[in-house]
Amino acid sequence: MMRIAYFGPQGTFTEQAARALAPGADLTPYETIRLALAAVREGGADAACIPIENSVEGVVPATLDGLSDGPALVAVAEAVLPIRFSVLTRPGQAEIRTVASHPHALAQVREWLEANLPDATAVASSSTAAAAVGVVEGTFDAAVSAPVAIEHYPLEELVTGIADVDDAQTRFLLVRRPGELPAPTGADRTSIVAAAENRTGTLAQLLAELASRAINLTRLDARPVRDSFGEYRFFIDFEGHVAEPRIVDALSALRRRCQLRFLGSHPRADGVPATVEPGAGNQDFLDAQAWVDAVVKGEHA
Ligand SMILES: O=C(O)C(=O)C[C@]1(C(=O)O)C=C[C@@H](O)C=C1
Repeated sequence: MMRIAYFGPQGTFTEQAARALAPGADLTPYETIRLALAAVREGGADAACIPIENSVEGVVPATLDGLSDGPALVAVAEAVLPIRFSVLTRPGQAEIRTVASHPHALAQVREWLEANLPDATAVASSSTAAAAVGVVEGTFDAAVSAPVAIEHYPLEELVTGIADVDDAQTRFLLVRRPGELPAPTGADRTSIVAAAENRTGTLAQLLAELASRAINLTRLDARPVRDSFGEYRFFIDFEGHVAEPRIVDALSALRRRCQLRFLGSHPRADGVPATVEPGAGNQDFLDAQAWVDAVVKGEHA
């Protein structure tokens, strides 16, 4: 049975994503994203399920840093979940002075908290479910958690279904040690980390390699390299699969310009097919290569 490490404890959105991505798998919660990734790197788990980005609050920095440092891991699948929260308290709790959650979750209900619990202090916890555990233990008075958390902890729902932004969504990844890649589907996402030299125009040149091949970006984030102030790594997601000729061409061009780490090619959860412009499809790249090969062999002029 597949062993999955997930960002826990029990009752996180990430646990729901892990169940959706690997039905019937053996799931083990880890307190931090870093520890879940370490379990895969050290062989204690076959894969890890972690949040990567939220439509309201953006990327999850611990995931980006965890994927770019340490032995390579690659994403093989993704899931997107709608995100609405419950506020959980101990049964009979009258006064709410502290309300805890993962910083990403607090950021998604800031307006609701200001309007409905204006006197409560928001406190960051390691995850939405860790906040629920803290309420059970008496550390906090309320937790902003995934609605499923109520099934795991002896708490009461003050309110459910809250979100400052309707249709908020979080994307989760299933990551493994490098190995066989999922097959291309025509609706894939490829992720890389690019460490470019700090010179004028470097980022623009990297992006131009993708733009000139009509490859559509789906995300671009910068994170500091951490050991040198002012230096950044760029996390670039784009449409397509590394097994496609047009993506091979783009990646080899990028590789000539900078240090790259490949973070995987996998089907998109929304199934949206890659946009391919005239002259920039896989067959166009194959035809062009065949023409050049023929020229080299002296078959064409
Ligand atoms: O999985 C959880 O419940 C988490 O605590 C993580 C996380 C996140 O990091 O974005 C996941 C989804 C929600 O957007 C809020 C929190």
